[in-house]
Amino acid sequence: MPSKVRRRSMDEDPFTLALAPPENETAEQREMRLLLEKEAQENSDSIDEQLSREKAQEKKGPRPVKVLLLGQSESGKSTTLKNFQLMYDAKAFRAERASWRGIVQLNVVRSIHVILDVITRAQIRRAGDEARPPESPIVDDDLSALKARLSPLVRVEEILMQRLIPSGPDKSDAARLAQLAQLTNIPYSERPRIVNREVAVNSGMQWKDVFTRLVMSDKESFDSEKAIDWEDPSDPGVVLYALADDMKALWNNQTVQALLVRQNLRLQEAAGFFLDCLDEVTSMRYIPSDDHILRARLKTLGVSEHRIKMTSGGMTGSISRDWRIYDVGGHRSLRQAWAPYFTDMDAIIFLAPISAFDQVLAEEPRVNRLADSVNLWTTIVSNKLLANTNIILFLNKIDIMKSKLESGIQLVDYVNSYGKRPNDLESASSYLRKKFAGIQKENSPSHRVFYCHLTTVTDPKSTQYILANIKDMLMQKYLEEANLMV
Ligand SMILES: Nc1nc2c(ncn2[C@@H]2O[C@H](COP(=O)(O)OP(=O)(O)OP(=O)(O)O)[C@@H](O)[C@H]2O)c(=O)[nH]1
Ligand SMILES: [Mg+2]
Repeated sequence: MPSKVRRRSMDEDPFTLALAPPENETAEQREMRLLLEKEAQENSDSIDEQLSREKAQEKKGPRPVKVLLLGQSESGKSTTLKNFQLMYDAKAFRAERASWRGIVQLNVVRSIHVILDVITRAQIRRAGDEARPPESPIVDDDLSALKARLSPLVRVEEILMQRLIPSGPDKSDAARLAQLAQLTNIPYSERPRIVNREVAVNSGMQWKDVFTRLVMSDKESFDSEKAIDWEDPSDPGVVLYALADDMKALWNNQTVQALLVRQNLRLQEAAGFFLDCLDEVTSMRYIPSDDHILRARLKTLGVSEHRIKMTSGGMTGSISRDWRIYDVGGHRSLRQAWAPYFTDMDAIIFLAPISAFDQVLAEEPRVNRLADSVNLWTTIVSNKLLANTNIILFLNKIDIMKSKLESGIQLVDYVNSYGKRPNDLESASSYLRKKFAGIQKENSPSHRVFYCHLTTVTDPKSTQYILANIKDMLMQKYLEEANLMV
């Protein structure tokens, strides 16, 4: 007599059992089930076909051009990437205006906080026993009152930072604060005491989405103007607008300027400086211009891949290629993450901000920034894994270099070997260009073609032809390798 209990055979795993039709299925139910199964199978087949078509296409089609951006922190890597995006994918670049608005606002608030901290230190010095040099600027009652009126900016900074961090219902306060600490690299509890705090973002974080998700649900209609809820009373722009006059008064205050000079703080040359256009950035309906997006400072943590579809010009006709540009964090503690990307790159763009010759690394105050760039450059050009990789050197921040030299800061005071050469941009840049070229020649494992450009990557006009040349040069190399050129 057959048993009513189905025996489990060897090939009946739990999934087969779970998917087995019910034992008491009616004829109608069976018909419906078979119909649904047929549909599901057809769907699955078509996805499989699509995937294998894409795979075959990838094998036949051109490999994407891969470019790695390298250089110390604040050398201009992310700015170069933005410049590429502006030039070759302007629509996507401009669609992110609403997200960059928050970063510009954070940059403004940070600059103001640097000034407020300078005032606080002057007040503390005055109150303490420390003997004050007679010429030391005095913080008067008006300036103290101005400082007090700007205190709501602490809250604005917090709101902007919180928006930058993905938050969810499961996030405890502790977790949120830990993330804040990660963003700034500084424990949150200590942040009010720290002058040199920096806004940073982990490449894994979808920070742009976070900003836009606050106001947008329909990504299709994404447009900078529409992506901002202008009526939102908690928008940081409302407070910035209300405090605009006080911020301007602070920046233009003679005592403040004197204190900054005394402390050797050249804010105009610092990353993310917007105090020269406060009218614009604090206006009620402020949307960052292309220029403001390029100047906005957001430190990179980790490595991020950016895809750009480019159409080649010049000799190669109109062949479009996918480009993958890899942007890395340049802070010393993040450099070990670069190596895995060395084996597969068509080119490296190395940025050395030569204007930093009189500065030290934020993460290692004993190390001169130019010396760090030179060491890093030596390590990169001598790396065997990169022996056959095109390297393009950008001696960057030429605009700042020019104004620094013109203001009387002497290159020879920091680079002894510069000797008695004139302290002007032409002589200085040509000297440094030769030094970097010499290191490349001496240390490269084998001969390689080497390109060097003097750049100001915040200025799309000055980089336009450079980036276009690089694009053509890489495309030609790539096509030669792919045997597509005779
Ligand atoms: N004036 C001027 N500013 C520049 C130039 N290049 C970059 N900057 C500014 O310098 C700051 C730092 O540039 P980023 O591109 O963020 O530097 P990064 O190399 O990506 O730095 P990390 O992400 O920390 O590794 C930004 O505020 C830029 O706008 C330049 O040529 N001239
Ligand atoms: Mg960066």
